[in-house]
Amino acid sequence: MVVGVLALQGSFNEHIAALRRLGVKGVEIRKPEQLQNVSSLIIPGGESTTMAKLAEYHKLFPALREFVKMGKPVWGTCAGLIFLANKADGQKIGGQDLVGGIDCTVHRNFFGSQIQSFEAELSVPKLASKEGGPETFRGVFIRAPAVLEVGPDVEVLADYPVPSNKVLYSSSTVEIQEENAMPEKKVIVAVKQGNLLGTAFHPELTADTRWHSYFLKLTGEVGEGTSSSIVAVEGEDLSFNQQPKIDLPIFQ
Ligand SMILES: NC(=O)CC[C@H](N)C(=O)O
Repeated sequence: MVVGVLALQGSFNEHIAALRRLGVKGVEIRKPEQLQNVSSLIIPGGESTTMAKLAEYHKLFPALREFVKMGKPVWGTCAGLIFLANKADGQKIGGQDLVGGIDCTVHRNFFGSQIQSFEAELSVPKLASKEGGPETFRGVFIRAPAVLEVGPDVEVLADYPVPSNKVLYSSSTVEIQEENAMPEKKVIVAVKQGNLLGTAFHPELTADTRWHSYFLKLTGEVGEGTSSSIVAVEGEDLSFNQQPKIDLPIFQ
């Protein structure tokens, strides 16, 4: 199994390293024809407008849309989630192209600007039931988007409580001082529709490889390989369970 990682900009090296920790080869994708050699694709986090401009320059959009249409597994993290959404709010002037595929609306910078980046323990019961391990996952949110609306075919895999006095305006969340603030409201931060997966946070920046392992299993679902076809990277340990459990963001 060879997993493509869109390598125009952003955290593609970190995804390739996470795959390597699972004994899977990740290859950098920069040209449309390279997509023919991979069975699944990760679109990393970074900056979605810049990434879209580069994708446009390299004429990647038609091939990416075709890849999605063929039902091949694609996982978008952060900016990658924005790419996979059918609709994105809070775009820069002039907008940006999206690949689409997940029937949802995202807000590009829902949680605010770079300095409002944060980490939080997310409740991930569905991930834990498939992959084992703790019921929570450490979410690294870097100028992160959130999913505002989902269609009926979208499965919500994680959400995150935000105080409801954070009201969404056109480009970011803006705090309003109100005496009687309403209770917390949950925003969606991980979704799945068929073989498309989207996370608003960055699992590749943690040592917990369960989202990567979960994604790799989607390839099995489309019958293009099973876990036994995982290509071992020489000298690497194949077992997730034997990986050291460090819950701090780490790049190995
Ligand atoms: N860490 C990220 O990928 C941030 C994404 C960013 N909000 C964007 O619009 O692209």
